[in-house]
Amino acid sequence: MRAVHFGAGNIGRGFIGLLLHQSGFHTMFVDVNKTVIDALNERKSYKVTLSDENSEQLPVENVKGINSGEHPDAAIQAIADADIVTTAVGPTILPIIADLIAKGLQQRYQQNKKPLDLIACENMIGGSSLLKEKVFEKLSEAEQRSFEALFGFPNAAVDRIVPNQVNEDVLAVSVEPYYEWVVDESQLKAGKLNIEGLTYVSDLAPYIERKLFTVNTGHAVVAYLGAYLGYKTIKEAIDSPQVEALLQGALEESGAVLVEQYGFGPEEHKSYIQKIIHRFKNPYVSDEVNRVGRAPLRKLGPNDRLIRPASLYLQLLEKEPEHLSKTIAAALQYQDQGDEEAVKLQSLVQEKGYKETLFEVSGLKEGDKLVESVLKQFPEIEKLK
Ligand SMILES: NC(=O)C1=CN([C@@H]2O[C@H](COP(=O)(O)OP(=O)(O)OC[C@H]3O[C@@H](n4cnc5c(N)ncnc54)[C@H](O)[C@@H]3O)[C@@H](O)[C@H]2O)C=CC1
Ligand SMILES: O=P(O)(O)OC[C@H]1O[C@](O)(CO)[C@@H](O)[C@@H]1O
Repeated sequence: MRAVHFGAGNIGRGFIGLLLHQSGFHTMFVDVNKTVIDALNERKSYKVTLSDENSEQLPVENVKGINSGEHPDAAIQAIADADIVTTAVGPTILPIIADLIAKGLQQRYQQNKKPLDLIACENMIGGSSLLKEKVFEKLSEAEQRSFEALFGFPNAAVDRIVPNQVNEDVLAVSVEPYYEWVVDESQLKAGKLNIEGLTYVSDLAPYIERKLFTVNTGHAVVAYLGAYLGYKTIKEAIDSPQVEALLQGALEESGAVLVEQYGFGPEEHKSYIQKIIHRFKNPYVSDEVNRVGRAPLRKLGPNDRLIRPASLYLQLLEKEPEHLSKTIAAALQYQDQGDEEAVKLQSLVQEKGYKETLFEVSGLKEGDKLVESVLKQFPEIEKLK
């Protein structure tokens, strides 16, 4: 079986590539990073280390790479021949790879007309749907009609903490042992594949929202309040009793929304939260606030990990999401000169102030209660310093 995976980065190599190998696939990574692609083609294998007391090393074999900047035609042919296509490139890159994927599907349609599923493994709601929308924008109406029946874009939730890598070996990757990969089976066109560790579900919403609004919300609390208080690593930040209390409070708020919306048992959800906090504290994972807080414009978006649970909390619980609002206030002050979105955020703040910036990035409007709640928390978080 042949897989094509876009993005040979942390999740690509450390999660999706590993599971595909363990399920017998030959994986072709498509990336624009020449160093990584050259190393994949030279060695055709790499190692994943599980970050715990045993540091078990898992081999990943039968892998190759295509540098899509240099050899787009090879990537197009690989899509035409694939049994599955996956991505882990980041939400903002999906529109960029859509052109190549559209050409790959056109070639496939001409050459073999075989059904195919394409799964975006990104931290967002509706990642594969966004990819489909961007791919379909490149097609004629007639192609859209034919491709609709053949090519599925099932949404997915992916959960595994893979920090920035500090290994000398460019391919080696250390990952937390825990993982979860859940795919919406209702959107499949080629049918279920036997991939070890992949769970198909008929309704993805509870899974993706529980994951995004617990793991990613919680991590964002630690990153943005941690950065605000001057911490550099997730470990330093979460070791601070102040940050831990804010994390607990924010996850109780997003948890109340999840329990209300999806009917998770309150006790079951409490233990899910504790499991996630335990994962954040894994002493064998060395992670930075700058990685977890990266791309703050995206993370302050209307459907992302902060604004959506905070808005729903106000709407469903009719109470102020004090801890989420504190995190949003800290996120609006987040600075990282090496992060394009953080630089843009701060230039927006300079130009327009916090309130207008919040409107612009989050889609909130004058009169939305969340705006008031966030602005109220600016002086409150200052007292934490
Ligand atoms: N790192 C983590 O713990 C987790 C990350 N995710 C999600 O996985 C996705 C990837 O994240 P990471 O692997 O951490 O990032 P990463 O930065 O390690 O990997 C992204 C890869 O995409 C490649 N890329 C960029 N532009 C490209 C293009 N035009 N064509 C092909 N490849 C391109 C980059 O060169 C890089 O190798 C993101 O959506 C992230 O939110 C999801 C769960 C966990
Ligand atoms: O990958 P993103 O969306 O930039 O956010 C970083 C997040 O990804 C994760 O690595 C894993 O879900 C979390 O650690 C963190 O919440």
